Amino acid sequence: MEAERSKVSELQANQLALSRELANAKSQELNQRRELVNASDEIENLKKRHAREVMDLEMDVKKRDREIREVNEDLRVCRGDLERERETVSTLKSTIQHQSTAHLTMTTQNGALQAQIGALQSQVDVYARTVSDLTLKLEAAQKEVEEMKKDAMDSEIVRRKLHNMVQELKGNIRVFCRVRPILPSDITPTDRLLTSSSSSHSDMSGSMSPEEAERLKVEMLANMVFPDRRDHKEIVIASSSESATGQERKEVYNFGFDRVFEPESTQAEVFEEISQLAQSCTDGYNVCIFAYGQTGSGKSFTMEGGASESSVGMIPRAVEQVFRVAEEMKTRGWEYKIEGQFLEIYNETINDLLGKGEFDKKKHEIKHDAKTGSTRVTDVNVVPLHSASQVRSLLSLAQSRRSVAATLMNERSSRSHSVFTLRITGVNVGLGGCGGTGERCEGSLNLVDLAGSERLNVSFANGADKERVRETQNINKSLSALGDVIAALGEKGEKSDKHIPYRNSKLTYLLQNSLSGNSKTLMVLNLSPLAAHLNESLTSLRFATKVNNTTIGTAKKQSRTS
Ligand SMILES: Nc1ncnc2c1ncn2[C@@H]1O[C@H](COP(=O)(O)OP(=O)(O)OP(=O)(O)O)[C@@H](O)[C@H]1O
Repeated sequence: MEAERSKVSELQANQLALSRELANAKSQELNQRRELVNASDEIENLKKRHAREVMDLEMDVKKRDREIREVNEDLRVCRGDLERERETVSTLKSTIQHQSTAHLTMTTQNGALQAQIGALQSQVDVYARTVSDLTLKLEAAQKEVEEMKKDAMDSEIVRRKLHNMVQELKGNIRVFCRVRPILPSDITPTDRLLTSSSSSHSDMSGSMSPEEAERLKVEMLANMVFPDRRDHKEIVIASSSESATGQERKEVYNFGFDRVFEPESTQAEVFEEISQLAQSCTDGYNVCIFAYGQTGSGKSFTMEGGASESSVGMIPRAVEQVFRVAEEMKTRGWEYKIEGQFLEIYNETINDLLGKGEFDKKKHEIKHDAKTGSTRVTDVNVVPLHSASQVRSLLSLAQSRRSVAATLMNERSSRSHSVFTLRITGVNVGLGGCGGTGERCEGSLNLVDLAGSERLNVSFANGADKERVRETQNINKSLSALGDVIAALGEKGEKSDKHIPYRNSKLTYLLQNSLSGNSKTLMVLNLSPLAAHLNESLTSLRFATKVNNTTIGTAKKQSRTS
């Protein structure tokens, strides 16, 4: 038992030892397991690190590859550049080759040029001496020019005096006579009835052969002859009428004027004779040009003219002349201010043709300034004028206003007087360094287209057309007032206290300062060439002769020194 017991205890001791060993073995296994886990973790970490390092290496390899490609590309570009540079170098080499040759040539040329410069330099020296000689001469010439300018201004004064003397010798009132040509419109059936009642023409339809028209023309023309082929101062008219005893009575009338213009005369020829007067108004004179004659005799054609260059009338030509002279006079030290107005006198009432609106309803009054000898019409447009073309457009404006009036009142243009006035004020301001004289001159140019001068028609006198009778009476009144004024001015030469009846008509009152002895007057008598108008023509010729026989005193220029 004891043995049993000791054996059990021994076994128990063994079991305890074994349990202890097992526990140790378990703890050892646990440690080993822990170490194993740690070793696995480490292996895992090592793997990860390795993978990262592999990736980094791969990226590095790729980067290197890229860099190699880029370097290769750079290399390729550089090679290309190098190739080009080589080509450039070879081109430059050949250029340098050429340049060296050119340089050599230029060096030779330079040598030649240097020699030429030497020669030219000596020429320049010669020229410099010539220039200094010429400068001296120029200074002397400039001095001479200054003296000549002064002389020119002095001769200008002499010229004005002489010009005026010539005008005086020609007479301060002059008369021209102009016969208009026969017009196609004259050869109408109506005229044929008027002029050739005795002729046996049966065809009154207006269609005729050129021969018949020519024959008719000759029949219609009045017997007018121009015998003075040299001076063109005479017109002779022959008329035949039946005496009380039934016998043919032939009469010849001789008239002499300052100038007679035949039907073929051109506007330019007429103006040539008038142009001197335009010069006078820039010299400070009052100039008045009248167109007188029966309706249709060519007054408006003479004064205003037609649209074509050759048919331009006296007003536009005179205006152009005034502007031209004013421009020329600038070179003689004169400066001009030019203004214009255009009036119409109808039934003793003034109408402003340059006014605003279609029909002038204003009441205009004529005011004279005795001190300055100037005339002003109240409330009329006085337009500053700068060029002849501006005047042309003003004339057409006036023309259109007249035609408006003409349609309102039948044929008004032939039943009213139109007065175009240019006022010219000049001051001598001198030239360049040469001071002016300060002399001032004020002139005016009046271009008057008078109303038709025909006598009162009996059919109107019957009271058939009272307005026409009044118009005609007014026209006759103003035309005879004009004749009376001219006659009185003629007599004034002998009696200085002679009364001049300017106030008898609006026309003479308006033109008072331009009609006085101080002014230059020209009357252009317009005549119709037709036999039918012979009696009117003779009346006009007698009136013009009366005017022509009048001697008006010396014209005075309106000038003063400021
Ligand atoms: N010298 C001329 N050469 C050519 N045609 C002319 C000439 N003179 C006048 N005429 C023409 O004769 C016609 C009548 O002339 P104009 O109208 O000038 O006459 P007028 O005397 O002014 O008449 P009114 O008193 O009616 O105004 C117009 O057709 C005009 O063109």
